[in-house]
Amino acid sequence: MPRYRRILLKLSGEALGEGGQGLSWERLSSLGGELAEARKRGTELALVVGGGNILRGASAKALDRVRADYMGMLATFINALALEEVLKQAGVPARVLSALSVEGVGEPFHRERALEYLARGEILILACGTGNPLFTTDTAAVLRALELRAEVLFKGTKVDGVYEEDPVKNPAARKYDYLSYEEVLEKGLGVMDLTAITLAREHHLPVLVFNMLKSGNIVRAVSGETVGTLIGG
Ligand SMILES: Nc1ncnc2c1ncn2[C@@H]1O[C@H](COP(=O)(O)OP(=O)(O)O)[C@@H](O)[C@H]1O
Ligand SMILES: O=c1ccn([C@@H]2O[C@H](COP(=O)(O)OP(=O)(O)O)[C@@H](O)[C@H]2O)c(=O)[nH]1
Repeated sequence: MPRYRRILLKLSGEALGEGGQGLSWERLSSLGGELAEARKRGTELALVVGGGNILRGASAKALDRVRADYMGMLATFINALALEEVLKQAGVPARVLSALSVEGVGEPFHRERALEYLARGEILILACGTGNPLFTTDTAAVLRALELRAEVLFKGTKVDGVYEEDPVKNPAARKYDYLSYEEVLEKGLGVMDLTAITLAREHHLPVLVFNMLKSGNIVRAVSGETVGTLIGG
């Protein structure tokens, strides 16, 4: 029996690129293999993919913010197509469902259809975040996890979990194994944006933050092994 029946897995855009930028085919194909292995264990998987390897709205200071956010959402669409391709190459049925309509290459997100595809064993790749500017793919991941009744949100990122301080800036910072939503908010721990963590708290959605750059970690997390930091309450 798998540890979880249905998981929403958020994949960091930066973790798809070399040095955080662009698309690394090597990384993508090893990710495809891991996701195929995770799916074999019997867990239904919906993925929300980020776009930070191509463009983050808040960082594109020269552009109008809303315009930049639409560009950021389209960046997630490019990543989603790449993921769909590597999953198909790994022999897994996969499908892109998008919050913004990009006719000809992706289906619009529709909750009831998404639930049917998941029940059929397809891995869903949910592109373009929430479809609205001024949000993040972390918030989209919480939203979709709740809509699709996932038991847990896995946030795959570039660090091993949630620390007292950003471990990139302070390598001596200590990692937490478990945190309540309140602790994340009170301590101002920057691993997820406030909107995302607040929405998760309101609906009691557990969030597991773990390092997706470490090979095998996705399968470990899906199998219920202890990795990363669990946020709950
Ligand atoms: N307290 C903290 N614990 C862990 N990571 C933190 C913390 N504060 C800031 N970070 C930073 O947050 C980053 C992950 O957040 P985010 O920008 O959402 O990345 P991504 O969506 O690409 O995974 C980590 O790479 C880490 O450098
Ligand atoms: O619902 C959403 C999700 C994403 N974005 C834009 O898409 C970019 C890429 O997403 P994110 O930064 O969350 O990617 P990640 O950090 O996970 O790679 C964001 O910076 C935003 O500009 C948005 O406008 N609305």
